[in-house]
Amino acid sequence: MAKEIIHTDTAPAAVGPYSQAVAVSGGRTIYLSGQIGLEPGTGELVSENFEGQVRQAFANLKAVIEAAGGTLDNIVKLTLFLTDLSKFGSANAIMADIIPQPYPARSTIGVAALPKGAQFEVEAVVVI
Ligand SMILES: C=C(N)C(=O)O
Repeated sequence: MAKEIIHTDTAPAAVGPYSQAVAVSGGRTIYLSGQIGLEPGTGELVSENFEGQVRQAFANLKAVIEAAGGTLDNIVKLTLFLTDLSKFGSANAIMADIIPQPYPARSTIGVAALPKGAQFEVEAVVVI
């Protein structure tokens, strides 16, 4: 199976031993690594604010999808990770503002902590 590594400088560099995304099936199916609210330029969290982190994480996700030749419409599955599930409603509202309908499949998971002290992480599977 041929794997194509997707990389863009418009999304943050990986903070560990992984690629921003890996495409298979001739580039049609793309598995995206989790994105947190890091600014691509600095590699630091954009804000301590939950909404700011969520919006930046989705912006990073979009940048990687576009680097792979897709759009937000091509997302088939999202996984959200929240360190505070009381922010579930807020995450839903922000996501609905960013992600076009019909919405992708999704799982949301409460976690004890995330890399870099982030409050939110999102990962995706995209099919073009
Ligand atoms: C931020 C990540 N995706 C990670 O550490 O795996």
